[in-house]
Amino acid sequence: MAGVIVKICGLSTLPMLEATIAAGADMAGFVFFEKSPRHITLETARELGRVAQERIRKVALTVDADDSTLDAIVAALAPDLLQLHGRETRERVAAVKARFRLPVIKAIGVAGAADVSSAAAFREVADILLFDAKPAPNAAVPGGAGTVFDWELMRGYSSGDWMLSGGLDPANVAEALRLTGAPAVDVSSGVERERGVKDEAKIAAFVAAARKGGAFF
Ligand SMILES: O=C(O)c1ccccc1N[C@@H]1O[C@H](COP(=O)(O)O)[C@@H](O)[C@H]1O
Repeated sequence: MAGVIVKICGLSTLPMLEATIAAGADMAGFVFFEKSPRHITLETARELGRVAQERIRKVALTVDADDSTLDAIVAALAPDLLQLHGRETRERVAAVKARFRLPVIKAIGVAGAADVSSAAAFREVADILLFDAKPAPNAAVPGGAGTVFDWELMRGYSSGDWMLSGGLDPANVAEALRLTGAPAVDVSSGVERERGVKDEAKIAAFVAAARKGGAFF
């Protein structure tokens, strides 16, 4: 029985990264999107990337980034995976995967059952689908808002590798896992003490709760 995979996203300092590794998380997410309070520079990415190397899987999160931006991010962080969290098309996801030869996580915004069904279009081009609450059409930042969507929509979903995200926290992650059977979870806001600032105790509590909740599967 494999355990649930846990990703902590939006790490921007060394203490946040060390707390994530110490808690036993599987993936560390780094945000490259200037409008996000969790955005990191290439210089910070180089530093955190060196520390994380071989200790935790590094995920570079971008939003509709072009090739030259991705080139610079990949060179700085040396990520193990790329997370595309914008309006990237199926063709764009395929092109990114071909260019960088890295596993790709494609975020799918969910507001209703049709969004879950339409994710099938990305199944052949993305390695992992990440289901998150759908952002408002005019949202400045299309994620990391701590918004939960209706987990019932994901009950019994078993079409390939996927992650659940959106408003998860140490108090609700076990229930989310029980209800959806998700093989992996991703969190940002729910392990912060203020927007953009991670809390070590919350990170540890989240990983522990996810491991316990995921033990049912
Ligand atoms: O974390 C961010 O700032 C962010 C910015 C732009 C796109 C996505 C972002 N985060 C991702 O959003 C989801 C949900 O986060 P939360 O737990 O509800 O705060 C998660 O997958 C983050 O990786």
